[in-house]
Amino acid sequence: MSSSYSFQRNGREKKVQFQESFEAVSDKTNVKDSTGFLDRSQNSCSLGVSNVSYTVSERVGPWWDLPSYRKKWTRQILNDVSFHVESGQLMGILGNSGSGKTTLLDAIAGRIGNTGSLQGDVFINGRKLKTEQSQDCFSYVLQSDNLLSYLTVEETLMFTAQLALKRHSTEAIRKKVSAVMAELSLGHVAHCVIGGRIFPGISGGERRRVSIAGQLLQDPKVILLDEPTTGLDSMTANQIVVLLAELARRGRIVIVTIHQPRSELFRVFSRIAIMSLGELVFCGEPGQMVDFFSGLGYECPEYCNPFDIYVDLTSVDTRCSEREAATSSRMHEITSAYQSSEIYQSMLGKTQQACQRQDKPSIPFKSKESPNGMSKLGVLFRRTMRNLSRDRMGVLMRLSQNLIYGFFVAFFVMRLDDDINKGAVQDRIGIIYQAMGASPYTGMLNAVALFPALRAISDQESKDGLYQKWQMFLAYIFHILPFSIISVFIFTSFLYWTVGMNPDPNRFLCFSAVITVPHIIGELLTLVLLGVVQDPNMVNSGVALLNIAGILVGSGFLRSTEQMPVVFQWLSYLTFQKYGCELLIVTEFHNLNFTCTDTSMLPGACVIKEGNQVIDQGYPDALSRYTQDFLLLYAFLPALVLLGVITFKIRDRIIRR
Ligand SMILES: Nc1ncnc2c1ncn2[C@@H]1O[C@H](COP(=O)(O)OP(=O)(O)OP(=O)(O)O)[C@@H](O)[C@H]1O
Repeated sequence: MSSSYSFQRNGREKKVQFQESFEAVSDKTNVKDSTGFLDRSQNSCSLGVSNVSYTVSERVGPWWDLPSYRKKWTRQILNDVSFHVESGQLMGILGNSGSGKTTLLDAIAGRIGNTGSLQGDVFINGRKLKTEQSQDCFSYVLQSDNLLSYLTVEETLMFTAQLALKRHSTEAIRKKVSAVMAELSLGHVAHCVIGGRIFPGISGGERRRVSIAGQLLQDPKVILLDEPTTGLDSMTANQIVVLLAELARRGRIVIVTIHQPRSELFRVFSRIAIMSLGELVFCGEPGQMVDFFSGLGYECPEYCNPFDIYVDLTSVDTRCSEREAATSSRMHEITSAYQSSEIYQSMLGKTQQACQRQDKPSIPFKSKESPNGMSKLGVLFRRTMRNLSRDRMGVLMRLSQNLIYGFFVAFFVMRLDDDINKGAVQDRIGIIYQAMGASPYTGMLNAVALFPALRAISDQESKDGLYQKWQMFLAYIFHILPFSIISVFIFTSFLYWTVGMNPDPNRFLCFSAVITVPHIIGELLTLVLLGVVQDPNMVNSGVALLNIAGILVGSGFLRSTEQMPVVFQWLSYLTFQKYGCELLIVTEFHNLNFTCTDTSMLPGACVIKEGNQVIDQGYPDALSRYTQDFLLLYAFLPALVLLGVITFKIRDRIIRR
């Protein structure tokens, strides 16, 4: 199919042919909605954005330049942006990098951070939308796809649907997922895994469509997409935009920010908005855009992409002050021409009309039949568990990393001796030190490797209103518990019996039960910090330092607790290492008898004859505190879980996008 569009050039009218598949979109107005979700007549909706401005206060210079760092200036990120769009329309927001496209989407979706000051209103069906209603009204597809690599497309959507629409029966959810997959042409990859960096899966375009499908499950009437075509080849990018036009045509409002759309997409968009330096330089139909710029004397040369030409014309070139002044004045000239144009006035008129309508339909919220907190936790647990269980390498590493460390220790120590002069005490203390000191690191490594991807997903899904971030944190903890316990048990079973520690099965169980805690604490502490610190490397270092400090102060190995300054003695009570080391010392040394073959005949060489002497000297009364130490050691787990819930609640406030 083909169509034609007229460009004015040098006073002559030139016909430029746009032959495209997108034509199919505009021609197929009578195609039936395949999903049957939407009844267009009842779901028509209008979105008005009125005088939206956003300013942030920034420091003038970097922190190392103190005089300028102390000064602040106010930066206008969005300046008085207004437009109107109706259901059935696909609006493309264009503009050079940093022009404010994403900030505008965030402002509309109520996702803007609290770092700046936001003014203006968003109206849906003429009703002013409150910020807290935005989440239930808009679907927002981020620039990056946050999906779990080992799930199939169908599973991904099924889990999302279960999080959003629990009150539907499983069969109804399955039907809905199939319908959405059909709508987004994902049926042929339904059983393919999403894939990741290290193993292949579906294509980039298909991943984008899965992200969009995840949003469609809740039947949103307004979908916002931030650069959905970034990173895709030009053909796939076109297909995505054509698909979005299809979605819009089925009674939705679709607003998309986009870099460099191909000229063939010219007619696919119902509205084009061009932004520059936070201002809306133009907003109207594609045809109006060409007429508007031609009217100002900026005609699109033949064979050129009108999108590129108009975005270039309205961008400010900051490479040198002369260019900046010239391009800035041109941009302002175009903006004022637009604001005094009929297009702008008619758009303002439409917004006002919509606000004054007496028969305003209510705000079209997304389907919200979300399950209760426990059910959500269950879905999140099953999802993370299924994803991890398919990661063979991940599971193997998780289960074996403690064991590998055990190999090192066992190889180094070989067999413990009972002879006091052959390291009977020193070697045992060394093993306890290594087991207590190293197991938090393996936990930490797991969390740093696995959790940031889940955290990114929970950041997005919590903003979509599917659940809260701390619920993902809890689901993660529950799903690691069996792996952590088995992994430590494999490690202790090997180390304990290979090196020949106290051969009492009950003591072995106590040893394993104690070592499990620092391993889980290492992972929990990492998760707690990942709640508030974005950079996993910083968290890595933080947990490592805390662990080193804890073992120095708490273990009593480097310096006995009695010898430490009082402040450290007090601090030691806050370390899990204090309770863990004390427990392990008692477990190993209580009632243990040593031999002594004194070849040197030095006085005192055979003073220590029993393990109880070691306990009495280094950890007086530790035996009487055995149960208490166990309780206090295990108390660190719920305390850290609680702390994690708090940090993930704080995270809600500190994550901007
Ligand atoms: N909270 C904020 N504090 C400081 N600067 C901000 C804030 N939010 C946005 N900005 C700045 O505002 C400008 C516009 O950002 P935005 O991400 O909206 O641009 P964009 O047009 O989407 O760019 P791109 O196409 O490169 O993604 C950028 O210079 C960005 O650094």
